Amino acid sequence: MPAPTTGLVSLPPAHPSHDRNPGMALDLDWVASVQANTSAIERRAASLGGRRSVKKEYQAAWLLKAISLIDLTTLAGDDTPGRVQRLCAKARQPVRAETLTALGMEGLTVGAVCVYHDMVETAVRALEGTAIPVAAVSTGFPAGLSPWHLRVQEIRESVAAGAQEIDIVISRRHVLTQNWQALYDEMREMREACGEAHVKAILATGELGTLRNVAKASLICMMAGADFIKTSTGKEGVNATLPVSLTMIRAIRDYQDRTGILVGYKPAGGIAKAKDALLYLALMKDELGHPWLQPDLFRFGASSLLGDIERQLEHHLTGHYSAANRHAMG
Ligand SMILES: O=C[C@H](O)COP(=O)(O)O
Repeated sequence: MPAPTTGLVSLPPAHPSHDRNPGMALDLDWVASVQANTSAIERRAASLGGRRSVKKEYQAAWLLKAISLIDLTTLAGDDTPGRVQRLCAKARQPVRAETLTALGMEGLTVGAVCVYHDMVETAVRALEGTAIPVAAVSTGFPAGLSPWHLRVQEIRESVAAGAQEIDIVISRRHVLTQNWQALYDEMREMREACGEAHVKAILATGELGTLRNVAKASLICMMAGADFIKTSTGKEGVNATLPVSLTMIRAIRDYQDRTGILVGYKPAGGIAKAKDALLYLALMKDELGHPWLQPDLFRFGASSLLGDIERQLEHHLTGHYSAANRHAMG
């Protein structure tokens, strides 16, 4: 079997480090000018869902690429050190060695492991000797309604415990009351508390009411220095959707156009199927280009996506891939 190639994406992933977003002063005029053409966005999103996103012959390679972009996540009240250790073993070796060899790859890992603060030390120990970073959900995840000083302190403790990435949650009320200064100030302070750790701003878009609010919140978090903007905690009633993704991706593009700064994107919550992962990758390539197919600028926040990708890869190797994919990819 030939080594997989997308013809577009070099494998294996390089895990390049990316400059942090320095942010900028809050520009309220820019924020006020932000629009979101909801019906156009929804039309575009609807047109994406129905088509095959990646050519059949490239799908295995793109699925391997998708694995390298997963923040492999466990965020459950019953998490234990044992569960986190097993997750980290999976992060080190996300698919069976035989499968990887048959696909002409070696050394594939996920993008990061994402856990609650209490599990950071366990994950850091379990990933020793690898380049896989640990991401901590801090700042009173998922609601972000703990006392402010405790939210900031949680970031510091997660960094001290070894987290290299911090997924913060914003205060939704600042968006819902259009208090952009408060949103900017809190994001700025959280970013400072992260020190050298990269910061992903979780907008909890399912709780922000409108796509315009999503666009404005995205912009403000980027102005305040977010390295990534992330859709959801996975705990809201509605998590990552295509309309929200288009809105956030275009906010990233506008921010790059105006400032030259590249900000990453992390859809999270409910992304569990290989075909959805392929759709997201095609969307990133179309809307933002190849840099957003690397782990420094794109991640999936997902707890069960890897399992489905593994199944699709096994189908590929056993020759059932085409038929299975015709069904799975619609
Ligand atoms: O940040 C990641 C999400 O919590 C994962 O959500 P999920 O369990 O629906 O994949």
